Amino acid sequence: MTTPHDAPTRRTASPEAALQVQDLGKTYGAFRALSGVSFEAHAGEVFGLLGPNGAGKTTLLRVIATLLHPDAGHARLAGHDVTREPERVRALIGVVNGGMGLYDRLTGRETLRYFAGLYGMTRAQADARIAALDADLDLSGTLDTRAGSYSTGMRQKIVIARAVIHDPPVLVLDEAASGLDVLARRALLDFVKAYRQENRLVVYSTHVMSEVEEVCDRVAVLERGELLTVDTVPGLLARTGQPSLERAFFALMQERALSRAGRSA
Ligand SMILES: Nc1ncnc2c1ncn2[C@@H]1O[C@H](COP(=O)(O)OP(=O)(O)OP(=O)(O)O)[C@@H](O)[C@H]1O
Repeated sequence: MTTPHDAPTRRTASPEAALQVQDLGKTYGAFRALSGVSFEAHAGEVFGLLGPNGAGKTTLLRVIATLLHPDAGHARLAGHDVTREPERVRALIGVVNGGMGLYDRLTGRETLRYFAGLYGMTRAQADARIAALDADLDLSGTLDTRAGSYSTGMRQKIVIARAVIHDPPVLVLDEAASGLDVLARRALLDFVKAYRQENRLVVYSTHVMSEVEEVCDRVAVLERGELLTVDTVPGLLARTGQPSLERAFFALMQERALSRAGRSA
């Protein structure tokens, strides 16, 4: 198993880039997608979200990203309530989800300058940031080419660069590596590991256990809208007595199914 990488170098208790989720609930009509979810994620860590299909991961991330209103509880980003202060929160967060929507007629540079402008950045600030992101993500081949001709990996690089153009202290990735080839996935994982270094938080949702093992400092396990546990990967292995995260995850799901069966018997 790949062990979690080096500890973050500059973790502090600073609330500026932390995420606090308290008793969060969300229903779609009569269906309860999230119920009583509480956790804290800290600046300087990659915080994983793991759960089977329909567990509520995307719903949780959409609430955090101010795209959905919760019906119960709170989520706060750097102390700002996602429901009451959505504008403040949006300035502090970058989001990469399944959609890779880009304007096909714009080059990568035009796309990034456009989004930088939306965040109130000057052209000089935008260009300096684009140069920095080019160094971090290797945007060569994308900056001066129209998005319509991009490969999936090229699209994803510009989507990620777009999400962090304003250098947000919190980056949320929902299944961001799906569909990427080995090289593009490697570039993404390296970027995620580097991003948390400057006291930033990355929330990383995936189905892929090896990604969690490699990049996540801690992981929250969701099932049917409820939070089962938050732990490190070694902590989950120790707790379940399993040799791999996949087996540990399976054991947690089985335990949960047994407890549900016991309750309904
Ligand atoms: N707009 C919606 N209307 C009704 N139900 C929804 C809506 N969005 C999600 N759901 C339901 O809420 C539950 C949680 O969905 P969500 O997408 O948050 O889970 P997930 O953990 O991200 O799943 P996956 O891993 O399959 O992407 C699912 O049962 C889903 O069918």
